[in-house]
Amino acid sequence: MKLEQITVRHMKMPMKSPFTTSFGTIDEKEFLLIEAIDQSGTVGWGEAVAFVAPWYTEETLKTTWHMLEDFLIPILLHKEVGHPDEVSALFSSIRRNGMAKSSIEGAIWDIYAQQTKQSLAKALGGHKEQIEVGVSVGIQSSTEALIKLLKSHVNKGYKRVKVKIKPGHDVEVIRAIRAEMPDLPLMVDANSAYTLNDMDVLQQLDAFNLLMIEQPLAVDDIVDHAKLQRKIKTPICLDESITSYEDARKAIELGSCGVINIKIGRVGGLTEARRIHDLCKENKIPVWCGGMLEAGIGRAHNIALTSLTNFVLPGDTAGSSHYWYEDIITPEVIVEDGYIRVPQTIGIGYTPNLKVIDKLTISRKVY
Ligand SMILES: O=C(O)CCC(=O)C1=CC=C[C@@H](O)[C@@H]1C(=O)O
Ligand SMILES: [Mg+2]
Repeated sequence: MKLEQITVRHMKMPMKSPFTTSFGTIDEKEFLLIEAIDQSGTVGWGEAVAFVAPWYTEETLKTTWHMLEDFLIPILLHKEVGHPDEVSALFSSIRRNGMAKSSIEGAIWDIYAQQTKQSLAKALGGHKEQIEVGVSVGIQSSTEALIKLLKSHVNKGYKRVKVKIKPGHDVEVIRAIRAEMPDLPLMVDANSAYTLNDMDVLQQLDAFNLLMIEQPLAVDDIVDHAKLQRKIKTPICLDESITSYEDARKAIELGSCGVINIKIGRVGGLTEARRIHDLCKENKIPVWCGGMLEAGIGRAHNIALTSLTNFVLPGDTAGSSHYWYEDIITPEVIVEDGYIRVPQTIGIGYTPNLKVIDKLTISRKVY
């Protein structure tokens, strides 16, 4: 394939309820949507998942647009690409910026799946017909409100819940949840809010039979995580620390984690995500697919990736209606009894809803 035209849209989607982390609240999701067309007219879609501010990792909506416009699109336009796996080599002169790279690589995977007449899941080597999903819950106004919300998610069938913790909002909150819901498949995500000086708190969390503790220590650390993992039995799950196959290899070698959360954008695309999946499988490290509050295109890519065999833990890919009044794809992503059916039709298996996309576009540029 040869990309002949790429449209980048700046989207703004209102959220049903705000998502609060230790860094602030998002009540509308702004992101970039990529529409790529090749010489035969096949259209592929990708989503740049970076937030407006760099509180999760260093990328932002504006840095992803800058990378796309000034570096990545010029490399790809009119260039012959035989297989999406070639894109990472083409981008190898550009350091990091995984979310920018991933957005356009995703569109190329979509075109490739359509042209080889298979679902994106099959194109990636995935065989599952359905995937198990959980839900991530932001910080709530009170522990009572949090417990009420967790119960409503469990009643909807979600297979596990993840709650956010930060210093001062940790052991007592989890103790209260456990008192009411002792068997709930529960995990916590700290988004790097702790250091080894907090060992006491982290060891107390070990008593609550948590599925895992996600990213307790620094975003760029794997050494201290290895020290911590030796002191607690709950598996550590790395999120922010893993930006590539090489990061994963080193973390596994050091014993820094028992689980890895793979986010397609954070690791630079589907090809790298699959390599990390395969590496983890060889090393018996279970993985799950994280989320970035994606709209429908990103959600569809997450579902396809999760169809690979070593995604053995429920991911954060909730149904479209969890966040959105109206998603940008038809049909929307539906969760039934904690499962999403993996589309078996050609391509991503969902159709971009251009009416909704146009309504939510605040600006666009064609390259
Ligand atoms: O997409 C989802 O539903 C999960 C969102 C989620 O938990 C996160 C998204 C982005 C940053 C964090 O707050 C958190 C995470 O770290 O996984
Ligand atoms: Mg996380």
